[in-house]
Parts: sequence; structure tokens; C-alpha cells
Amino acid sequence: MGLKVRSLGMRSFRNFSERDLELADGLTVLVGPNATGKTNSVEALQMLTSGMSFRHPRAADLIMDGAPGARISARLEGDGRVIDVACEIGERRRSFLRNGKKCRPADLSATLMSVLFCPDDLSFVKRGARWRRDELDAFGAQANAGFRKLAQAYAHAVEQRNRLLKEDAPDLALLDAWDASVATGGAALLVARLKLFYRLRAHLREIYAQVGGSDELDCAYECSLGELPGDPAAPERGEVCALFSARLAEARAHDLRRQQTSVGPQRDDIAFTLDGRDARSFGSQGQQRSIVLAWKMAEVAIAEEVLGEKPLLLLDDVMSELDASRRDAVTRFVRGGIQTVVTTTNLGYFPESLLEGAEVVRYGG
Ligand SMILES: Nc1ncnc2c1ncn2[C@@H]1O[C@H](COP(=O)(O)OP(=O)(O)OP(=O)(O)O)[C@@H](O)[C@H]1O
Repeated sequence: MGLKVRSLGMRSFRNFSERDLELADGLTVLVGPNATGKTNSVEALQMLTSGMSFRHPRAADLIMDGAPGARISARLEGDGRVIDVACEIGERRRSFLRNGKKCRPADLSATLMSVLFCPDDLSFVKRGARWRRDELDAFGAQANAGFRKLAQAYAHAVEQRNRLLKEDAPDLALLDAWDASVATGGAALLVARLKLFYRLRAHLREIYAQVGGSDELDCAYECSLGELPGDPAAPERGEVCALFSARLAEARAHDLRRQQTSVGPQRDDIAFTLDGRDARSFGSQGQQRSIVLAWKMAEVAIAEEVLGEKPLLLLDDVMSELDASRRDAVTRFVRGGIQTVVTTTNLGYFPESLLEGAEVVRYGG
């Protein structure tokens, strides 16, 4: 059966002074009018599973107006295990707890992962490259604590190099040192990213056909360093580092002028094609939505491979945005036995047969 979230508790969190809810093993539907706290509940569940929120809030934003602090907690149960996870939020910081002991955010996702699909994701294919990079990195951080560290270390190195580039007369010896750190950290992050990307790609094409795509979907990792040596899915880290160092040296004059680092994983992108044509300009809105749906389902498949159990699926207000055939694809997926929390203002988007076994939690009114 695997681990399931049995219950969620929120204290002084967002618009809730005190709210507890029970979750079903299968589908839980949070239904109610706008601004009643459905997304806030999904956010709490995401924080307690992935250790992060898709809204990237400051700690203070999470605390109910006027309260000194907030607490969210969940009980996970399954296969004879009971695990309590919590997050205590103060004005400046949040701390995570696992069975009452302080832990790292990564320890929560190592217990149970989650995959979130929300309205912002619907424009995943055509939005700026940052959205696709962030999606890959956020999923990588959940799947592997090492990935999280690599991403943080690399972001720090690039930030320091950019800070130096902004000085009036940058110390070039120091710039050499930051170039070395950026190249080493960037190569490690890139190798980890590519490994994850190719795993997702392997599932994506097949899942796209299952969600109703009749054309052939493919995706490519567009690397700002140019073509990488060796196997694109598993390049050798030392060779990537050497290439990165060479690119930084070539770009130095340009970077000094522009005062920022112009090459590296922070400039990469993921491009999708349908029958070989760019999905951004050629794909219909429906096809682009099928691509992101397939991408999220591919994340579910990888999460299951990583942890040996299905992740928690969080669907925030997306049913109303999908047409009937894509809603059917989601319904089939949910029926496949994944614990799912869906928010909606209208139960009419769900077939009667699906609601029969679901826990329906009403918000507002
Ligand atoms: N720190 C906070 N303190 C008090 N209220 C807050 C806080 N943060 C958010 N809110 C309130 O929570 C409400 C939004 O809740 P949420 O986004 O969960 O709505 P929702 O039920 O998902 O609505 P919709 O159906 O429109 O998506 C807003 O009214 C907002 O003002």
C-alpha cells in the first residue's frame, strides 16, 4: 500500500487559525468558493512532503495575520509505519520536524514525495526557460538530497561571480577562482540534471500517447555550453568541467561588460517538439497542456522508482482548465491508485463514479 497522508493539521497558517482534515487513501476533494483556503491546504501538504512551497513565500507570509507563528503537521501511515512530520514557522525561519526531531527539508521528501500540478503549470511549455529549469531542479531536489546541495552550491558560486563582475574594477585573480568554482559546481549540477532529464524523457513520450496525444512528442535539453562531449545522457563530469572553463574564458570580456555570467546551467532550457516541430509555436494550447500533464505523470513515475512508493499527487484547481478528454486522462490516472488531493470550486468536473469513493471536504460557508 505504501505511505499515505492520513491527516493534516494547520495552526495559524495562512487563513486558518485552526483546521484539521482527514485524507482518503485514494482521492480527497477540497471543494469550496474562491479564497477559502483550498490552495493554502495544498501548499501545507506540499511543504510537508517536498520541504518547499510552489509559491516561494517568505516565512512571515505563511503566518496568519496577527499571529506570532504557525505550525502545520501531518501524520503519514502505511505498511505498519506511522510518521509524524511538521513544520514550525516563525517570522524569519521555518524548521522541519520528523517524529518530533528537527530534520532537513530533504528528510521529508526522502519520506514521501509529492507532485503538484497547478494553473501556473499550464503554460509550462511556452513560458520563459526559467520555469522549465526550476521545475526540473525542484523535482531533482525532492528526488535526491545531493541534487539539492549541488543546485544550492552552484547558485551561490554564480551569485558570487556576478557580484564580482558588478564591481568597478574586478580583481581578475579572484575572478579566476570564481570561474573554477562555477565550472566545477556547474558541471556537477549539469550531469545530475541531465541524468534526471533523460529519465523523465524516457517516460514522457509513452505517457503523452496515453493522455491522448496522437502526434509524436520529444524533448531536448538545450545546453548553453553547446554540444557536450560523450553520451548526452551521462557526460563525464571532468570533460564537462573542462568545456565549462573554456566557455567561461571565452565569455569573460562579454560577462565583464554585461556584469553577469552568460553561460551555464542557469541559462539552459528544455524544448519540446511534436512530430519534429517546435511545440511552443506549433502546438495548440490543448497539446501544450497534454505535454505538461504527461511531464507531471512522468515525475510521478520517477518518484515511484526513487522511493518505491507512489508520491502524493496534488492537483490545485486544474480540472476546470482542462477539456473533457484531458480530464478523463487525469481521472484514469487517479483511479490507478495514487493518493490524490484535488481542489475545485465545482464538483461537476468529477464523474459521479470517482466521487463515490472519495473524501469530500467542504471549505467556506
Ligand atoms: N498570512 C495570511 N494571513 C491571513 N490570510 C491569508 C494569509 N495568506 C493568505 N491568506 C488568505 O487566504 C486566502 C486565499 O486562500 P487560497 O489561495 O487557499 O484560496 P482558494 O480557496 O484556493 O481560492 P481559489 O479557488 O480562488 O484558488 C485569501 O483570502 C488570502 O487573503
